[in-house]
Amino acid sequence: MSKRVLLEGVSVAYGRTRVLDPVELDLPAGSFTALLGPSGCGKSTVLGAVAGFVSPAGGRVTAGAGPVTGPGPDRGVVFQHYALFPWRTARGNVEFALKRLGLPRAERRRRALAALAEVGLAEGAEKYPAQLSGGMQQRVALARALAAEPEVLLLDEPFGALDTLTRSRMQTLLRELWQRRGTTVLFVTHDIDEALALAQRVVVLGGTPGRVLADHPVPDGPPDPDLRSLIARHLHALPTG
Ligand SMILES: Nc1ncnc2c1ncn2[C@@H]1O[C@H](COP(=O)(O)OP(=O)(O)OP(=O)(O)O)[C@@H](O)[C@H]1O
Repeated sequence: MSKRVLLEGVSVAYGRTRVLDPVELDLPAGSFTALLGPSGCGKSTVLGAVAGFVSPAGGRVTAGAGPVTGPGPDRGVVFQHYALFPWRTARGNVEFALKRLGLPRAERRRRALAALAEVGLAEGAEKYPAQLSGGMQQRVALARALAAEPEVLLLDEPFGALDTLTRSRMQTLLRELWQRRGTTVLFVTHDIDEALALAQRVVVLGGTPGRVLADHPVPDGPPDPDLRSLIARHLHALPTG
């Protein structure tokens, strides 16, 4: 299940400050794109525009056949900070997120348990967030997004707070989920190696206001040091070539 996402001339201002110059971005259905850039360049703003949290000052965002006018269950979002309810169990947190879909209780439970199993957390379903490690809490947040069966998955530095080993395990899990589900993925990060390890394509955002500086496909196979240094040059806004 996946949808094409299209940003056409999308610009964003907070008050009178323009933070994003018009962005053109076409994310084909089922693609995995990393949005890479330094802090403050507008990555979360782009993701927020696709999620429907941020209203563009100009241009338009389309997901599938329809314009994005606000958040919707077709687009799941995962943030760096998991924002789990501490008084609900892992299963309770996922079930709660499904309430807005109007699903019957038994179906919410079935989907929650299936999503927790999918992220490797079947055993932790009845635990509370305080009883779970950071990696496990992020798995719950991922399960919460997946349980709604979104066609687009939007991740904003989801593994930024995790230690190196946990982070690498979560990256592997995310790749597997994407390969299995075929969901369109937009992954925000400021880590070039994370972008290259995960995505089929790396879009570099930079400048003030932010704009797209580069857009590179990432070939399958072992890491390509030339591609890495090319993207690094864009990232640090040095002249290329
Ligand atoms: N709600 C807001 N009101 C005013 N300015 C904002 C708001 N949200 C973000 N900004 C500003 O917009 C710019 C882009 O922010 P954004 O969070 O999109 O960048 P980012 O690349 O995701 O940064 P980071 O990697 O630090 O999260 C920044 O200068 C930020 O200070």
